[in-house]
Amino acid sequence: MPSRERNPFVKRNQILELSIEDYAFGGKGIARIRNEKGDFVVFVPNTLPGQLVKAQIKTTSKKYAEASLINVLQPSEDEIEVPYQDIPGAPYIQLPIEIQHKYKKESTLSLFQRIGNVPNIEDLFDEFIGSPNDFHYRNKMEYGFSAIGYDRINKTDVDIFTLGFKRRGVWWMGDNLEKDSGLFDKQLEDNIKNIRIYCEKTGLPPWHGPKREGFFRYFVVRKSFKTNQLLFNLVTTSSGLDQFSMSKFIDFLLSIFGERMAGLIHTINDETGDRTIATTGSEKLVYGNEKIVEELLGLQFEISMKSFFQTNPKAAEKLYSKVVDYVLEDQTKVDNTVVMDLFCGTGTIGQIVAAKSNNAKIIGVDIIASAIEDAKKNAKRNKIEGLQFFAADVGKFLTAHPEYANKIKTIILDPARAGIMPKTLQKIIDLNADRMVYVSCNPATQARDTALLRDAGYALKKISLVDQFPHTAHIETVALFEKK
Ligand SMILES: C[S@@+](CC[C@H](N)C(=O)[O-])C[C@H]1O[C@@H](n2cnc3c(N)ncnc32)[C@H](O)[C@@H]1O
Repeated sequence: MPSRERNPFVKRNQILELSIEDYAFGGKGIARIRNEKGDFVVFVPNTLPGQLVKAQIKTTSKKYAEASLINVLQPSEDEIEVPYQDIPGAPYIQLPIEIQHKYKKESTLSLFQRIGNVPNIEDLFDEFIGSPNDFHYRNKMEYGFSAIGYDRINKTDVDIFTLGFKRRGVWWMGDNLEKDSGLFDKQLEDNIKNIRIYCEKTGLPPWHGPKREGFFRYFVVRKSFKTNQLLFNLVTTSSGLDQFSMSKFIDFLLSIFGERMAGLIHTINDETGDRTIATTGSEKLVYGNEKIVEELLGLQFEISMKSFFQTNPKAAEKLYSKVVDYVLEDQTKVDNTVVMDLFCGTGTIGQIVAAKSNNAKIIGVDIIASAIEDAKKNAKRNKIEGLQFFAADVGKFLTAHPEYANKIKTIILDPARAGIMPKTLQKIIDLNADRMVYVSCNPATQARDTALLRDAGYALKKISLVDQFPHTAHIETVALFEKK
């Protein structure tokens, strides 16, 4: 966190016009203020090189400041028109995908140079893998109802019935989705407007954040790319439920989506906190099936509304293929040995490795019990043998099982955004495996761990980048480490 130390360039809350010159990891534009006192950097999230923007300084330090974007005064020459509604979830959609890839690659590799202390990272770089679909790639979306909307013309809030996404940084204000955002299912998003009109006509109110009251709260949709089906979850409060006809709502959804509609879950969520999680509450299946089936690299996975599943399944196939390539690169280190899949989620990676190797024993560990249950069911469904799954914290699991030390040749790691706790990483190092294949959705924590691994004798051999989320700042990495 930047301190509040003074600098001779900007003050907190100051509003400035800034030219964005570069792109920093994580989606921040870099502007520079130059005067007789020198150069000063200002980071402005969600901006692009070439834009002229109006921004407000939020925090300052001696060396740099962080600002928030007020509006774009002049677009970048790189920007193109797209036929989609702009939403906070896709800040770079106007930038051609090749330029997005270039920014992601350069900013990620520079992290490994700076934080990971890997000066020759360019030599170790293997491949940049784009998403097979640049648009309509997501398999899940959460839309919120709100009684307060945004008037895009007058740039102010208004009391209207809305269904769409929250305005960036304004938790209580919704912004109507009038058409396809380009990220999720086109037919679904082109109909969000009609779903909103239907709900408004019931006369029941949408959620009013500040007043903490209302009936309609969220509409969540999960899609299977394999079957093209949609699973819905309507989240409401119980207040006014007796005036809402669920059977008419089901008929309405069927009239639009027909056989594409796999099922409808109704969740009653009466929580009044500002930041309630959309789908908490009591759920009941009111139509069809509560699960959909997805396929990844020929294996089938049954997914419920809540279980974690890769959001871009087509890109996940590419990611998993790369992981499996690295794991199986030297097959002798996998066949007839134990492979650990740590932070395994629903066990997808371990199952794919098991399916492609001879007699390998895979041990999967994840802290979420329901994910481990899904992992076991999916392994059975796919008839894959040699897998064992444990619901446990990785660190505690390794302390409780010292028998694995020196018995494992390959470890697969896929931690959550926060990365691996240093104590847990030490326990993983103590397993003394020949190599590790480390997948990360947050290369900043992976770069930090790269330095720790190197000190423990593991050298980075190769790294690939996978663009799982086009039009956002996110990037996934797959890195191969080997014992020196
Ligand atoms: C990025 S996901 C891994 C997904 C999985 N490899 C897949 O492809 O489906 C990270 C996983 O780490 C798990 N996790 C987070 N902290 C953990 C911990 N301390 N011990 C074990 N698992 C943990 C989460 O439950 C989550 O499933």
